[in-house]
Amino acid sequence: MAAIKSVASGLVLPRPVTFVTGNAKKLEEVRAILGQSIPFQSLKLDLPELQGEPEDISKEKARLAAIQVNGPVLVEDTCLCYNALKGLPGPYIKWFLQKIGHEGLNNLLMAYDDKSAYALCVFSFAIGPNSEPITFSGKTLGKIVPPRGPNDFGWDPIFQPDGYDQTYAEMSKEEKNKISHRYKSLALVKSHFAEAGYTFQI
Ligand SMILES: O=c1[nH]c(=O)c2ncn([C@@H]3O[C@H](COP(=O)(O)OP(=O)(O)OP(=O)(O)O)[C@@H](O)[C@H]3O)c2[nH]1
Ligand SMILES: [Mg+2]
Repeated sequence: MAAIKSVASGLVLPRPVTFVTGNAKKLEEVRAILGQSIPFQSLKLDLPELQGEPEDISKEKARLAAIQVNGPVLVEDTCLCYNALKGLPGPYIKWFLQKIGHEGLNNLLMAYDDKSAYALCVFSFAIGPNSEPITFSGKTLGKIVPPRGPNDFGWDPIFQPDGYDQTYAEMSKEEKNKISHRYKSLALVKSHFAEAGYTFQI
């Protein structure tokens, strides 16, 4: 079986990395952003999520995933944070989106002039069930706008990154993947893997 060897530490991981997510659109973006840089397989699991700070939620997801997989795992947790609401809905955006939709997510800011927000992606990597996960956070600043563009991924139509006239949804996938919260977080993951010198060994 393929194993991952860390040149720096001499650590050999018994399996390739498994990216655990229940979200097909995340997986699509992670595939596109990572390309061949980090070989990984994916596993569709909707893991239970802790309440609290984004890093703690992501780390706990990684711990649970590593137990399930019994090997090296990557997970991520994504937040949409409104500055006027001191970072909320944050990690609870999934439920806000499901319950109140794009219109409700705009209406939450009706009482505030400040429509600024940021998209935050926190990846966690755990080598196995007994190792402490490491986190990598990527943030893209922007603002909340009435929905524009195709409605095929979450809150993309209502998030307009700073410096752009388009929402995430209006951008091409390639363009979003060059500036997104997910791209920035994965850039740190890639650096970590490069520094640790993980390589596949047959
Ligand atoms: O418009 C979007 N652009 C994005 O780039 C993006 N990334 C995630 N999301 C959505 O935000 C919530 C995060 O919750 P989340 O991190 O717990 O994800 P999830 O439960 O869907 O998957 P996972 O936890 O199994 O990985 C979920 O509703 C996701 O669909 C996005 N929406
Ligand atoms: Mg989730």
